[in-house]
Amino acid sequence: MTALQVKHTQLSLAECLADLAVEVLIDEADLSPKPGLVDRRGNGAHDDLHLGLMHSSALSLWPAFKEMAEAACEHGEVNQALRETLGRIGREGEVEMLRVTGGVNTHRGAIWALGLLCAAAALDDQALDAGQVTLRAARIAMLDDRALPVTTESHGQQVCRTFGLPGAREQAQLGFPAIIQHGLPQLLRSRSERAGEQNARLDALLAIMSQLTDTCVLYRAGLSGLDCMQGGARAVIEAGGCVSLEGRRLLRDLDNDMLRLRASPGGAADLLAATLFLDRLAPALHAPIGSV
Ligand SMILES: CC(C)(COP(=O)(O)OP(=O)(O)OC[C@H]1O[C@@H](n2cnc3c(N)ncnc32)[C@H](O[C@H]2O[C@H](COP(=O)(O)OP(=O)(O)OP(=O)(O)O)[C@@H](O)[C@H]2O)[C@@H]1O)[C@@H](O)C(=O)NCCC(=O)NCCS
Ligand SMILES: Nc1ncnc2[nH]cnc12
Repeated sequence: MTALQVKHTQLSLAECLADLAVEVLIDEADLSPKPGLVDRRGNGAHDDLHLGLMHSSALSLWPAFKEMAEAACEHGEVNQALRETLGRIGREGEVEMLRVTGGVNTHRGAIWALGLLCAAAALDDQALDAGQVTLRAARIAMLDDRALPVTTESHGQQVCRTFGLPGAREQAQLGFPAIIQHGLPQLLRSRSERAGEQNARLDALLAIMSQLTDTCVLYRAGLSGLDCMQGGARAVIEAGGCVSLEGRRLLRDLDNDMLRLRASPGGAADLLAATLFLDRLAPALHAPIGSV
């Protein structure tokens, strides 16, 4: 038996899912050049973030993702008790993230999206198609977390109320349309056009940015910032994506615009990580022994 076989046979379903969630967060952080976001080149539109912190934050979330998947296995169905258990684990994960980053919000949206997807995948590991998993995640997200502490309004709540637009909560409740209708199809399309894996991931991010009402961008740069993000991302895709010369030029322009506006599409970045999670889910869990 090889070392790889040992690894595969020893990991539980919840551990495999937590491994995958952390892996896609690290891949998202490393992907470069991303407009306005932390990547291998630098801090993007952030004064308080850097790549090392994104990595530490991602690694700190492994126990939370594992516990969320285990909770789903134990409950065995979508119900109120599961929703509230996930909420408690998610809040504990946020506390650990803030401890590791010294108080910087690196992955709040990712805990939400990937936590729901880990739980949804664990509920039925024989139905791992992206549509099936996001539907189960949406059914969990539709349930109210009655244990949610009453705190001051989050940035997301503030801008959703001000502009009357949907945020992270609604994205999940609708079954992650930004992933299912935009991110994942673009990832597959760019791959099939032989754009190269890094360009295909960048194109998937841009496809998400071209549609998403990202509350991080709305909070920092208002509606004009959101228009700039969506229009700029659409222009890159329409020019032929990141593999094309014109697409690359427009990507650089978009990055400059986002930096000038101090706007960082953190919500879109989380949804790219979630896109990569769904893309790898079935192969990661069903790989024949010895092939992982
Ligand atoms: C339901 C919750 C998601 C809370 O949502 P809400 O909108 O009320 O709260 P926010 O604190 O604003 O967090 C939402 C985060 O989701 C990401 N996001 C933004 N827009 C969207 C969207 N349209 N669709 C999906 N996801 C979206 C985003 O996260 C990323 O950005 C963060 C960094 O942002 P940044 O602007 O740099 O940092 P801030 O400190 O906020 O502001 P500045 O001062 O710097 O400007 C980073 O976290 C990325 O991950 C939003 O931040 C859910 O979180 C919740 O209820 N949690 C409670 C516990 C729970 O149930 N957990 C999950 C169990 S499965
Ligand atoms: N790469 C990144 N840069 C800034 N904020 C983020 N939130 C999630 N991923 C991010």
